Amino acid sequence: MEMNDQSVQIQMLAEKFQLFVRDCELKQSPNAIPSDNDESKKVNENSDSVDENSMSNGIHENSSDLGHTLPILKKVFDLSTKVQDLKKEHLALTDHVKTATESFTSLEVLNSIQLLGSEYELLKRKYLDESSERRRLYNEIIELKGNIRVFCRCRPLSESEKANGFTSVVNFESTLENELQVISSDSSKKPFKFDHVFKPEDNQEAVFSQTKPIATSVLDGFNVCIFAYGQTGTGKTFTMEGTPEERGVNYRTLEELFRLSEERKGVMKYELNVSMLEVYNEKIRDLLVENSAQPTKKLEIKQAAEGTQEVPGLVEARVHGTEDVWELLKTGNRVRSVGSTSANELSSRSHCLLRVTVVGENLINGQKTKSHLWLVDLAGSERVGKTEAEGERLKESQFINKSLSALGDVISALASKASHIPYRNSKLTHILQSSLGGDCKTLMFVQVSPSSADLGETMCSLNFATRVRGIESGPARKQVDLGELFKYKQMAEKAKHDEKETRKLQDSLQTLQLRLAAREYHCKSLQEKVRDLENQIAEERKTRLKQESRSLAAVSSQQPPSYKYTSAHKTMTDKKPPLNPSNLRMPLRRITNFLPPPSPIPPKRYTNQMNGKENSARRTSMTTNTEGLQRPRSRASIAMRPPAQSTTQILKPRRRVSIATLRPEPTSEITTPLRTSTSRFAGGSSVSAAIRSQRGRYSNLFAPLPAIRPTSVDSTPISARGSSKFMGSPVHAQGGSRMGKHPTAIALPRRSLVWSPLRLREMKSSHRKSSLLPSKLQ
Ligand SMILES: Nc1ncnc2c1ncn2[C@@H]1O[C@H](COP(=O)(O)OP(=O)(O)OP(=O)(O)O)[C@@H](O)[C@H]1O
Repeated sequence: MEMNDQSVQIQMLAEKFQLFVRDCELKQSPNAIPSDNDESKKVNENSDSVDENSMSNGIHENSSDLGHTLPILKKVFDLSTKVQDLKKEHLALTDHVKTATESFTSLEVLNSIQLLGSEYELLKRKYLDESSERRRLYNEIIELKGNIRVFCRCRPLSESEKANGFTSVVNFESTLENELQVISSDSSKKPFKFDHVFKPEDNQEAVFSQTKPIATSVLDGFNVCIFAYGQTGTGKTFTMEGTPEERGVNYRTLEELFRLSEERKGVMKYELNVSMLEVYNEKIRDLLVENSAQPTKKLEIKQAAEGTQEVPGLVEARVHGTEDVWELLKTGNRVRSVGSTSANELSSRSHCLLRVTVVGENLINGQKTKSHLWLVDLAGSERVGKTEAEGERLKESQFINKSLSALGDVISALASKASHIPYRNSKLTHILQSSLGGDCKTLMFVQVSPSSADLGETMCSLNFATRVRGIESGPARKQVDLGELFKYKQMAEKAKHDEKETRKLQDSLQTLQLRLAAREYHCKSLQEKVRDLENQIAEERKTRLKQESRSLAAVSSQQPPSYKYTSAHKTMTDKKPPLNPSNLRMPLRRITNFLPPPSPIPPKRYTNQMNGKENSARRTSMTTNTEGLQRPRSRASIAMRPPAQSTTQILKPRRRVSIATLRPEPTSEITTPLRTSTSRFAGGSSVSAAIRSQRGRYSNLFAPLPAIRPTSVDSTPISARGSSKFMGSPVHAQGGSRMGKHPTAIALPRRSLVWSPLRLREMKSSHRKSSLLPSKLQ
């Protein structure tokens, strides 16, 4: 700056010098025309008239001696040129600085702003974490101290008490913290311990410093209830409301809430609403109703959807600062019911409840909370006789005592963890339901008088407070906003439903698995049974074969072989019907869980071949026959079914051998069942007379089946199925001549006799046609 000023001055001097030189020249040539510099001279004249005058004076003074001044003037001129150069340089530098600053703004400043922004975000997040941690720890400390806390406050002896000669019966020993002793009339000391004990000399500030942590929990979303209990005139109103000089808990709490909400405004947004009501003679009165001249609305306690107790119609005033709060408290206290008793000039005749509703919103994660803080100044407990109450005062006292006793009952029930808490026994306990015990924080001030005159009441109050202190409350729960709560509820319900469904599915899966296992077990046992039976059958077959061959050998040795017999026997053997094709039979080797595919050949029915009568007759015969099969017999017949050795063997037509085990009778002729049946049906036309004579001794097993014997030729279903090899040999259709030619046909019905009941059972269960069961039975 200094340099700048100097250069300006030098420049001015140079200009003046130039003017002076010109003046001199003009003087030398008076006709010369004035130049533009004359104008500038005029301008400069105004700017620095003093300097100019002095300069011009100096020049004029020296004009006489121009020769001496010229070198100086030249110097000045040089200096002025230098100044001009310096000026130019300065301008260039300024331009350079300007350009440099501009380039710095556009890039680096932006970068640093961005850096600062991200740093700010990081710090904000850290702050959030820290504040939530702080809240958690803070809450933990309160919980460790207990969610129901009891403070005892003893007021000083009043002047009147002193004057009346009453002394203090409450002793505070400095060595025992938070303890007081009450000296009884017999000089014995009864100690009482509380969470904090305030002595008469403790001021309002000291009281609030202990109350503050609990009261401000409401900002963290917890329901809080602070109430003052005690005999009348012990300082309940003084503690809760205070005086304009010594403000009480109510005002200080709201003040602190505003302070904290201001402090947290970057992270949390709080909205505070205040309601004030009193319970007077078991009636609720709104203390914030503007026009008290109007008839008061009847207010009732209603349970809200979320389970909290609400008073519909109660005024809720929005407060923005401590000024608003103080105004509201004053308004409410003006309306409150007070009266004069012998114990207190301005005795509260009602329970006064101040409710602060805090709606909080976390600006970073959007979580909302809604919590209540109840600040209650209870009406004084009093002995009606002592306070000499009568008339209206007596009635008030009765209501007060009744509600205080209901409060005592609720606290007792909470202390004993009773299943039923009698909240609804009074309006006071009903309205405080969601703030007493359970998931909220409760602070009770038990107010006592030190006076010996109030010893009895003091003992009562302290005993009651001790009971309250014994309540073990659960951990306080944060009051989440209802919308959020509803969302969580829905999610929980869905999860529950899903869980139920999963459990159901798991159950049914388990049942199915069990059933499957049972089935598998059943199948296995069936397979084993089948295997056993097959083995049995094989064994029996072997035995029968041996027996048959022995019988045949015996017969052939006793009787000379006749052409007819041989021929008949041969024919019979040849005509033995084959088994059904293997693919139509039930597999004997394996039984699986799966049913075999349905047979491509539909089961044969007689309905289109026989009339109803015949059909029923046949059915009867079938039943009879089956029953007959299941009876124990002296003789047994089995179907010979050699086990399949290869596929080609299975496909071959099978021969069935029917045999009868005959009792050996040395005197009689032994004959084969085939021959017997043949002779019987053929009427002796094609068998030998010797065989015919032995008819009576044939096995019953080989007796013709009554139902199988057709009544007429036409109605015989077998005749209709003449093409069948198995059933195709008509019994009577072709008359005796035919039978004689084909004795095998007679043997066919006897196939049923070789049927084993086991096989029948199997067939019944499978409903499939067996190759061993005669077609008629199926
Ligand atoms: N700690 C104290 N320090 C000084 N004065 C007190 C204190 N406590 C109470 N007082 C005074 O005692 C008197 C009675 O107090 P207050 O009205 O608060 O009693 P109260 O328990 O509310 O009675 P009530 O139940 O009848 O309303 C008041 O004048 C009050 O100023």
